[in-house]
Amino acid sequence: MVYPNRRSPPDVTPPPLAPDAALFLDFDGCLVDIAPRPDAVVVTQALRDRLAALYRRQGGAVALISGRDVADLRGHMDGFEGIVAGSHGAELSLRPGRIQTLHRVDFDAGPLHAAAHAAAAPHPALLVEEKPHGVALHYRDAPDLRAFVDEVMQDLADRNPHLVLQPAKMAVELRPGGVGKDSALAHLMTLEPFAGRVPVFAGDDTTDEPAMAEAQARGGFAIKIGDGPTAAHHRLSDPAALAAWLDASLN
Ligand SMILES: O=P(O)(O)OC[C@H]1O[C@H](O[C@H]2O[C@H](CO)[C@@H](O)[C@H](O)[C@H]2O)[C@H](O)[C@@H](O)[C@@H]1O
Repeated sequence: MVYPNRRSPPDVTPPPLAPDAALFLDFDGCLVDIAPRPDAVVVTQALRDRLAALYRRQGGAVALISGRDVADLRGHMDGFEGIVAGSHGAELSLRPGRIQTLHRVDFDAGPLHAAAHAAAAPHPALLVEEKPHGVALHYRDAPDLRAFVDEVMQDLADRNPHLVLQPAKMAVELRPGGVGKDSALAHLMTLEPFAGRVPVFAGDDTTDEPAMAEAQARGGFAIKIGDGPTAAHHRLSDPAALAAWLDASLN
């Protein structure tokens, strides 16, 4: 199916999901509601069943593209058969149990994690999330510490010029340069069963915007979940609305 190249404002409900589309889904704030901590997200059986049904309907062309590292996301989504791109496009898992690196930065994340822990130590409300290809510093429990977190992460970025700052929801991350959710989507579109299909991407955060633009540049469409400026041509209010839209394609 060829989707019209819409220029309409992004409060327009997306068209039905075609069975021959390639479906790319963000995780936090998109498939699951934002939770107080990264490990507190709730993955329901209904979500697992929905993704399994979509995987069958789309001929396997369903992938998760997340800022989480692959091992963490596979842990939350055990049973999901599809491809997972993690760490903002720095990692790829074509099947459960297999993870490959997509970035070209040669570095040891251990000292980075140690430096983040040392910097955050005076403020127990801050949460350091260690990732194999970077680090996130969360301030959801201490919004007043945002400026402190910005300063700490900028300092770490200055000391690790191969990494780039990635703002997130109530967090600041460092990830390898040269990759992103857009490059992950573009790479997947070269692989079976995605190649030759029209991409559809749904996401909620600024980190998703490049992948939204990539999907639309390829003749597909993007869905912004929630409020905020976006390049997406369509918008749904929250993960529940996305679930309803996905379920409509299964009926
Ligand atoms: O690309 P995503 O799948 O949306 O992942 C983005 C980041 O999500 C996680 O952090 C966010 O969600 C947490 C759970 O709801 C929330 O507590 C936190 O404040 C948010 O920033 C995850 O921890 C990060 O690694 C992801 O990059």
